[in-house]
Amino acid sequence: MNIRVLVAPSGFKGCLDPEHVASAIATGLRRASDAVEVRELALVDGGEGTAATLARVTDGELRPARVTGPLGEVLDTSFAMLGGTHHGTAVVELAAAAGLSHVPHDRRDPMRTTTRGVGALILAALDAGATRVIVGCGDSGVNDGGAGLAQALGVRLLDRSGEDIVGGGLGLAELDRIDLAGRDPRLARVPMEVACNVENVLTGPRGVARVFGPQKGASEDDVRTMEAALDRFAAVVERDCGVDVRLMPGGGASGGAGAGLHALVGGTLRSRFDLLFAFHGVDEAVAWADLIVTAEGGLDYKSVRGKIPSEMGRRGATAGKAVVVLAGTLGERSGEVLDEGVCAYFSVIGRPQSLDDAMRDVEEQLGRSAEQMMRTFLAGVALGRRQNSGSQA
Ligand SMILES: O=C(O)[C@H](O)CO
Repeated sequence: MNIRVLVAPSGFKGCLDPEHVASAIATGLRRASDAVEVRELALVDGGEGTAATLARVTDGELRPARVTGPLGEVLDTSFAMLGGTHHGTAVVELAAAAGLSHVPHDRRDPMRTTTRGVGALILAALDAGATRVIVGCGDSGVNDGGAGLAQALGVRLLDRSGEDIVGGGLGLAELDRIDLAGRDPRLARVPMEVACNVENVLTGPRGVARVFGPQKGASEDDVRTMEAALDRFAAVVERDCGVDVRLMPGGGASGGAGAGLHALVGGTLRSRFDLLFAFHGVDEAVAWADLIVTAEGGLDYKSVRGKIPSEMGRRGATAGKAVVVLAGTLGERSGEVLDEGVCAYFSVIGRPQSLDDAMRDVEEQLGRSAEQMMRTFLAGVALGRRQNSGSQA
Protein backbone atom coordinates (compact mmCIF):
# COMPACT_ATOMS: atom_id res chain seq x y z
CA MET A 1 0.00 0.00 0.00
CA ASN A 2 1.35 3.43 -0.93
CA ILE A 3 2.00 6.07 1.72
CA ARG A 4 0.83 9.47 0.54
CA VAL A 5 3.10 12.30 1.63
CA LEU A 6 2.28 15.96 1.22
CA VAL A 7 5.40 18.14 1.07
CA ALA A 8 4.32 21.67 2.01
CA PRO A 9 7.26 23.82 3.12
CA SER A 10 7.95 27.52 3.20
CA GLY A 11 11.10 28.85 1.55
CA PHE A 12 14.37 29.13 3.49
CA LYS A 13 14.66 32.90 3.53
CA GLY A 14 17.68 34.31 1.71
CA CYS A 15 18.77 30.78 0.79
CA LEU A 16 16.28 28.59 -1.11
CA ASP A 17 12.83 29.32 -2.54
CA PRO A 18 9.85 27.14 -1.54
CA GLU A 19 9.82 25.26 -4.88
CA HIS A 20 13.43 24.13 -4.39
CA VAL A 21 12.84 23.25 -0.72
CA ALA A 22 9.84 21.13 -1.75
CA SER A 23 11.67 19.35 -4.54
CA ALA A 24 14.75 18.62 -2.39
CA ILE A 25 12.52 17.03 0.28
CA ALA A 26 10.50 15.12 -2.32
CA THR A 27 13.68 13.69 -3.86
CA GLY A 28 14.78 12.36 -0.45
CA LEU A 29 11.36 10.89 0.33
CA ARG A 30 11.24 9.02 -2.96
CA ARG A 31 14.70 7.56 -2.29
CA ALA A 32 13.34 5.97 0.90
CA SER A 33 10.87 3.67 -0.89
CA ASP A 34 8.94 3.16 -4.12
CA ALA A 35 5.83 2.94 -1.97
CA VAL A 36 6.01 6.68 -1.20
CA GLU A 37 3.68 8.81 -3.29
CA VAL A 38 4.63 12.48 -3.03
CA ARG A 39 2.72 15.66 -3.74
CA GLU A 40 4.57 19.01 -3.61
CA LEU A 41 3.04 22.32 -2.59
CA ALA A 42 5.47 25.21 -2.34
CA LEU A 43 3.76 27.51 0.16
CA VAL A 44 4.03 31.26 0.53
CA ASP A 45 3.00 33.41 3.48
CA GLY A 46 2.65 36.86 1.92
CA GLY A 47 6.38 37.65 2.18
CA GLU A 48 9.18 37.17 -0.32
CA GLY A 49 8.25 35.05 -3.33
CA THR A 50 4.47 35.41 -2.89
CA ALA A 51 3.80 37.29 -6.14
CA ALA A 52 5.97 34.98 -8.26
CA THR A 53 4.54 31.80 -6.74
CA LEU A 54 0.90 32.86 -7.10
CA ALA A 55 1.58 33.95 -10.69
CA ARG A 56 3.02 30.50 -11.37
CA VAL A 57 0.26 28.45 -9.71
CA THR A 58 -2.50 30.41 -11.50
CA ASP A 59 -0.78 30.66 -14.92
CA GLY A 60 -0.51 34.39 -14.46
CA GLU A 61 2.49 36.66 -15.00
CA LEU A 62 4.81 39.09 -13.30
CA ARG A 63 4.61 42.68 -14.57
CA PRO A 64 7.71 44.85 -14.21
CA ALA A 65 7.54 48.21 -12.42
CA ARG A 66 10.11 50.85 -11.48
CA VAL A 67 9.47 52.24 -7.99
CA THR A 68 11.18 53.87 -5.01
CA GLY A 69 12.96 51.31 -2.85
CA PRO A 70 13.01 51.34 0.97
CA LEU A 71 16.05 53.65 1.06
CA GLY A 72 14.64 56.02 -1.55
CA GLU A 73 16.65 54.44 -4.36
CA VAL A 74 15.33 53.51 -7.82
CA LEU A 75 14.17 49.89 -7.68
CA ASP A 76 13.16 47.68 -10.60
CA THR A 77 10.68 45.18 -9.26
CA SER A 78 7.32 43.64 -10.17
CA PHE A 79 3.79 42.72 -9.13
CA ALA A 80 1.71 39.77 -10.31
CA MET A 81 -1.41 39.66 -12.44
CA LEU A 82 -2.97 36.28 -11.81
CA GLY A 83 -4.39 34.04 -14.52
CA GLY A 84 -7.10 31.45 -14.99
CA THR A 85 -10.16 31.91 -12.80
CA HIS A 86 -8.29 34.66 -10.91
CA HIS A 87 -7.98 36.89 -13.96
CA GLY A 88 -8.14 40.54 -12.82
CA THR A 89 -6.55 39.86 -9.43
CA ALA A 90 -3.25 41.63 -8.82
CA VAL A 91 -0.82 40.53 -6.11
CA VAL A 92 1.42 43.21 -4.67
CA GLU A 93 4.11 41.77 -2.44
CA LEU A 94 5.19 44.39 0.09
CA ALA A 95 8.66 42.87 0.30
CA ALA A 96 9.11 43.42 -3.45
CA ALA A 97 9.32 47.17 -2.83
CA ALA A 98 10.10 47.49 0.90
CA GLY A 99 11.70 44.15 1.80
CA LEU A 100 14.56 43.74 4.24
CA SER A 101 16.53 42.06 1.46
CA HIS A 102 16.60 45.40 -0.40
CA VAL A 103 18.40 47.06 2.51
CA PRO A 104 22.13 46.29 2.83
CA HIS A 105 23.14 45.22 6.37
CA ASP A 106 25.09 48.40 7.09
CA ARG A 107 22.13 50.60 6.07
CA ARG A 108 19.35 48.91 8.03
CA ASP A 109 17.40 51.70 9.72
CA PRO A 110 13.62 51.36 10.10
CA MET A 111 13.49 54.94 11.39
CA ARG A 112 14.10 55.98 7.79
CA THR A 113 13.08 53.18 5.42
CA THR A 114 9.79 53.69 3.60
CA THR A 115 6.91 51.76 2.02
CA ARG A 116 6.46 54.43 -0.67
CA GLY A 117 7.33 51.97 -3.45
CA VAL A 118 4.53 49.63 -2.31
CA GLY A 119 2.04 52.43 -3.05
CA ALA A 120 3.59 52.81 -6.49
CA LEU A 121 3.12 49.06 -7.10
CA ILE A 122 -0.55 49.32 -6.08
CA LEU A 123 -0.97 52.24 -8.52
CA ALA A 124 0.71 50.18 -11.25
CA ALA A 125 -1.69 47.30 -10.54
CA LEU A 126 -4.70 49.66 -10.76
CA ASP A 127 -3.33 51.16 -14.01
CA ALA A 128 -3.05 47.60 -15.36
CA GLY A 129 -6.80 47.16 -14.80
CA ALA A 130 -6.81 45.13 -11.58
CA THR A 131 -10.33 44.48 -10.28
CA ARG A 132 -9.09 42.99 -6.99
CA VAL A 133 -5.80 43.66 -5.23
CA ILE A 134 -4.12 41.34 -2.74
CA VAL A 135 -1.26 42.86 -0.76
CA GLY A 136 1.09 40.31 0.80
CA CYS A 137 2.83 41.40 4.02
CA GLY A 138 5.99 39.95 5.51
CA ASP A 139 9.81 40.12 5.27
CA SER A 140 9.78 43.91 5.31
CA GLY A 141 12.58 46.23 6.34
CA VAL A 142 10.30 49.10 7.37
CA ASN A 143 8.39 50.43 10.36
CA ASP A 144 6.45 53.37 8.91
CA GLY A 145 2.86 52.22 9.58
CA GLY A 146 2.29 52.15 5.82
CA ALA A 147 2.65 55.96 5.74
CA GLY A 148 4.83 55.98 2.63
CA LEU A 149 2.49 53.77 0.62
CA ALA A 150 -0.53 55.80 1.66
CA GLN A 151 1.21 59.02 0.58
CA ALA A 152 2.00 57.45 -2.80
CA LEU A 153 -1.73 56.73 -3.16
CA GLY A 154 -2.65 60.37 -2.55
CA VAL A 155 -3.24 60.45 1.22
CA ARG A 156 -1.81 63.58 2.88
CA LEU A 157 -0.05 63.03 6.22
CA LEU A 158 0.66 66.48 7.60
CA ASP A 159 2.74 67.90 10.39
CA ARG A 160 1.83 70.93 12.54
CA SER A 161 2.88 73.39 9.87
CA GLY A 162 0.80 71.66 7.22
CA GLU A 163 3.82 70.06 5.49
CA ASP A 164 3.95 66.39 4.46
CA ILE A 165 5.77 64.35 7.10
CA VAL A 166 9.08 62.83 6.02
CA GLY A 167 9.37 59.13 5.19
CA GLY A 168 10.27 56.36 7.63
CA GLY A 169 9.26 55.34 11.15
CA LEU A 170 10.54 58.60 12.57
CA GLY A 171 8.30 60.77 10.37
CA LEU A 172 5.21 59.46 12.21
CA ALA A 173 6.36 61.29 15.36
CA GLU A 174 5.51 64.57 13.59
CA LEU A 175 2.06 63.51 12.35
CA ASP A 176 -0.63 66.02 13.23
CA ARG A 177 -3.43 65.54 10.71
CA ILE A 178 -4.60 63.11 8.01
CA ASP A 179 -6.33 64.28 4.84
CA LEU A 180 -7.91 61.48 2.77
CA ALA A 181 -9.50 63.77 0.17
CA GLY A 182 -6.87 63.21 -2.51
CA ARG A 183 -6.75 59.41 -2.18
CA ASP A 184 -6.86 57.64 -5.55
CA PRO A 185 -10.62 57.20 -6.22
CA ARG A 186 -10.14 53.73 -7.70
CA LEU A 187 -9.39 52.47 -4.18
CA ALA A 188 -13.06 52.98 -3.30
CA ARG A 189 -14.14 50.65 -6.13
CA VAL A 190 -11.43 47.97 -6.25
CA PRO A 191 -11.50 45.63 -3.25
CA MET A 192 -8.18 45.20 -1.49
CA GLU A 193 -7.35 42.29 0.81
CA VAL A 194 -4.22 42.34 2.91
CA ALA A 195 -2.63 38.96 3.68
CA CYS A 196 -1.09 39.38 7.11
CA ASN A 197 0.06 37.55 10.17
CA VAL A 198 -2.91 38.32 12.40
CA GLU A 199 -0.71 37.77 15.46
CA ASN A 200 1.11 41.04 14.74
CA VAL A 201 -0.24 44.16 16.42
CA LEU A 202 0.84 47.77 16.11
CA THR A 203 1.53 48.87 19.69
CA GLY A 204 1.67 47.58 23.26
CA PRO A 205 3.95 44.91 24.77
CA ARG A 206 3.75 42.77 21.60
CA GLY A 207 3.90 45.80 19.32
CA VAL A 208 5.67 45.55 16.01
CA ALA A 209 8.59 47.92 16.75
CA ARG A 210 9.55 45.83 19.78
CA VAL A 211 9.13 42.41 18.15
CA PHE A 212 10.58 43.08 14.69
CA GLY A 213 12.48 46.39 15.04
CA PRO A 214 15.81 44.82 16.11
CA GLN A 215 15.96 42.45 13.12
CA LYS A 216 15.42 45.47 10.86
CA GLY A 217 18.37 47.31 12.38
CA ALA A 218 16.78 49.25 15.27
CA SER A 219 18.73 49.86 18.49
CA GLU A 220 16.91 49.79 21.86
CA ASP A 221 16.61 53.58 21.73
CA ASP A 222 15.24 53.39 18.18
CA VAL A 223 12.63 50.86 19.32
CA ARG A 224 11.41 53.22 22.05
CA THR A 225 11.32 56.15 19.62
CA MET A 226 9.42 54.13 17.02
CA GLU A 227 6.93 52.84 19.61
CA ALA A 228 6.17 56.43 20.62
CA ALA A 229 5.83 57.41 16.95
CA LEU A 230 3.42 54.51 16.29
CA ASP A 231 1.39 55.53 19.38
CA ARG A 232 1.07 59.00 17.95
CA PHE A 233 0.15 57.61 14.52
CA ALA A 234 -2.56 55.43 16.12
CA ALA A 235 -3.99 58.39 18.05
CA VAL A 236 -4.22 60.61 14.94
CA VAL A 237 -5.67 57.72 12.89
CA GLU A 238 -8.33 57.16 15.57
CA ARG A 239 -9.28 60.85 15.61
CA ASP A 240 -9.21 61.48 11.82
CA CYS A 241 -10.24 58.08 10.39
CA GLY A 242 -12.41 56.83 13.26
CA VAL A 243 -10.66 53.48 13.69
CA ASP A 244 -8.54 52.15 16.55
CA VAL A 245 -5.65 50.25 14.97
CA ARG A 246 -3.56 49.76 18.13
CA LEU A 247 -4.39 46.09 18.79
CA MET A 248 -6.14 45.25 15.53
CA PRO A 249 -5.12 41.70 14.47
CA GLY A 250 -2.62 42.14 11.62
CA GLY A 251 -2.30 45.90 12.17
CA GLY A 252 1.35 45.37 13.05
CA ALA A 253 2.12 43.38 9.91
CA SER A 254 5.19 44.64 8.07
CA GLY A 255 6.09 47.48 10.39
CA GLY A 256 2.48 48.56 10.83
CA ALA A 257 1.72 48.61 7.10
CA GLY A 258 -1.33 46.49 7.97
CA ALA A 259 -2.72 49.38 10.03
CA GLY A 260 -2.04 51.93 7.30
CA LEU A 261 -3.46 49.73 4.55
CA HIS A 262 -6.65 49.31 6.54
CA ALA A 263 -7.22 52.78 7.99
CA LEU A 264 -5.76 54.97 5.24
CA VAL A 265 -6.24 52.89 2.10
CA GLY A 266 -9.40 50.87 2.84
CA GLY A 267 -7.91 47.37 2.73
CA THR A 268 -9.42 44.43 4.63
CA LEU A 269 -6.94 42.63 6.87
CA ARG A 270 -7.14 38.84 6.52
CA SER A 271 -5.30 35.86 7.92
CA ARG A 272 -2.58 35.21 5.36
CA PHE A 273 -3.16 31.49 5.49
CA ASP A 274 -6.92 31.65 4.98
CA LEU A 275 -6.36 33.98 2.03
CA LEU A 276 -3.32 32.43 0.36
CA PHE A 277 -3.69 28.69 1.07
CA ALA A 278 -6.87 28.68 -1.03
CA PHE A 279 -4.69 29.31 -4.13
CA HIS A 280 -2.65 26.21 -3.32
CA GLY A 281 -5.59 23.92 -2.53
CA VAL A 282 -4.05 23.16 0.87
CA ASP A 283 -7.15 21.72 2.56
CA GLU A 284 -7.80 19.24 -0.24
CA ALA A 285 -4.11 18.20 -0.25
CA VAL A 286 -4.15 17.72 3.54
CA ALA A 287 -7.23 15.48 3.20
CA TRP A 288 -5.36 13.40 0.57
CA ALA A 289 -2.18 12.88 2.63
CA ASP A 290 -1.20 10.24 5.20
CA LEU A 291 1.84 12.24 6.30
CA ILE A 292 2.67 15.94 5.94
CA VAL A 293 6.23 17.24 5.77
CA THR A 294 6.68 20.96 6.19
CA ALA A 295 9.85 23.01 6.60
CA GLU A 296 11.27 26.36 7.61
CA GLY A 297 14.77 27.88 7.49
CA GLY A 298 14.87 28.76 11.18
CA LEU A 299 12.46 27.17 13.66
CA ASP A 300 11.97 28.98 16.97
CA TYR A 301 9.27 30.38 19.26
CA LYS A 302 8.25 32.81 16.49
CA SER A 303 7.30 29.82 14.34
CA VAL A 304 4.28 29.21 16.55
CA ARG A 305 3.04 32.74 15.96
CA GLY A 306 1.39 32.38 12.60
CA LYS A 307 4.16 30.75 10.55
CA ILE A 308 3.80 27.95 8.02
CA PRO A 309 5.03 24.98 10.18
CA SER A 310 2.58 25.69 12.99
CA GLU A 311 -0.24 26.39 10.56
CA MET A 312 0.40 23.06 8.81
CA GLY A 313 0.62 21.40 12.25
CA ARG A 314 -2.81 22.76 13.19
CA ARG A 315 -4.42 21.87 9.87
CA GLY A 316 -2.82 18.41 9.88
CA ALA A 317 -3.84 17.70 13.48
CA THR A 318 -7.43 18.79 12.79
CA ALA A 319 -7.56 16.35 9.87
CA GLY A 320 -5.91 13.58 11.96
CA LYS A 321 -2.65 13.57 9.96
CA ALA A 322 0.94 13.26 11.16
CA VAL A 323 3.00 16.43 10.58
CA VAL A 324 6.81 16.59 10.65
CA VAL A 325 8.92 19.77 10.41
CA LEU A 326 12.39 19.87 8.85
CA ALA A 327 14.29 23.03 9.78
CA GLY A 328 17.61 24.56 8.83
CA THR A 329 18.35 25.73 12.36
CA LEU A 330 16.61 25.11 15.68
CA GLY A 331 16.44 28.30 17.71
CA GLU A 332 15.02 29.40 21.04
CA ARG A 333 11.99 27.37 22.22
CA SER A 334 11.62 25.58 18.88
CA GLY A 335 9.87 22.73 20.77
CA GLU A 336 6.78 24.92 21.20
CA VAL A 337 5.80 23.83 17.70
CA LEU A 338 4.89 20.42 19.22
CA ASP A 339 1.97 22.13 20.99
CA GLU A 340 0.59 23.10 17.58
CA GLY A 341 -0.12 19.59 16.33
CA VAL A 342 3.36 18.81 14.97
CA CYS A 343 4.57 15.24 15.82
CA ALA A 344 8.31 15.81 15.48
CA TYR A 345 10.86 18.35 14.25
CA PHE A 346 14.47 17.94 13.10
CA SER A 347 17.34 20.14 12.05
CA VAL A 348 18.68 19.06 8.68
CA ILE A 349 22.23 20.22 9.48
CA GLY A 350 24.38 17.08 9.55
CA ARG A 351 27.76 18.34 10.79
CA PRO A 352 29.37 21.42 12.35
CA GLN A 353 29.84 23.93 9.56
CA SER A 354 29.68 27.65 8.80
CA LEU A 355 26.37 29.26 7.88
CA ASP A 356 27.67 29.83 4.34
CA ASP A 357 28.55 26.14 3.95
CA ALA A 358 25.21 25.07 5.44
CA MET A 359 23.38 27.32 3.00
CA ARG A 360 25.36 25.92 0.08
CA ASP A 361 24.61 22.29 1.05
CA VAL A 362 21.02 22.81 2.12
CA GLU A 363 19.33 20.93 -0.76
CA GLU A 364 21.49 17.87 -0.19
CA GLN A 365 20.91 18.06 3.58
CA LEU A 366 17.15 18.41 3.14
CA GLY A 367 17.08 15.37 0.87
CA ARG A 368 19.16 13.26 3.25
CA SER A 369 17.09 14.23 6.29
CA ALA A 370 13.80 13.66 4.47
CA GLU A 371 14.97 10.21 3.35
CA GLN A 372 16.01 9.18 6.89
CA MET A 373 12.82 10.61 8.42
CA MET A 374 10.78 8.63 5.88
CA ARG A 375 12.72 5.42 6.58
CA THR A 376 11.93 5.84 10.29
CA PHE A 377 8.26 6.45 9.51
CA LEU A 378 8.10 3.36 7.26
CA ALA A 379 9.77 1.27 9.99
CA GLY A 380 7.03 2.44 12.36
CA VAL A 381 4.35 1.51 9.82
CA ALA A 382 5.90 -1.96 9.36
CA LEU A 383 6.11 -2.45 13.14
CA GLY A 384 2.45 -1.46 13.51
CA ARG A 385 1.46 -3.96 10.83
CA ARG A 386 3.43 -6.76 12.52
CA GLN A 387 1.86 -5.97 15.87
CA ASN A 388 -1.60 -5.88 14.30
CA SER A 389 -1.18 -9.23 12.55
CA GLY A 390 0.29 -10.71 15.81
CA SER A 391 -2.69 -9.58 17.86
CA GLN A 392 -5.11 -10.99 15.26
CA ALA A 393 -3.32 -14.38 15.10
O1 LIG B 1 7.38 42.19 7.45
C1 LIG B 1 7.60 42.17 8.66
O2 LIG B 1 7.78 43.19 9.32
C2 LIG B 1 7.64 40.88 9.40
O3 LIG B 1 7.67 39.79 8.54
C3 LIG B 1 6.42 40.82 10.26
O4 LIG B 1 5.27 40.98 9.50
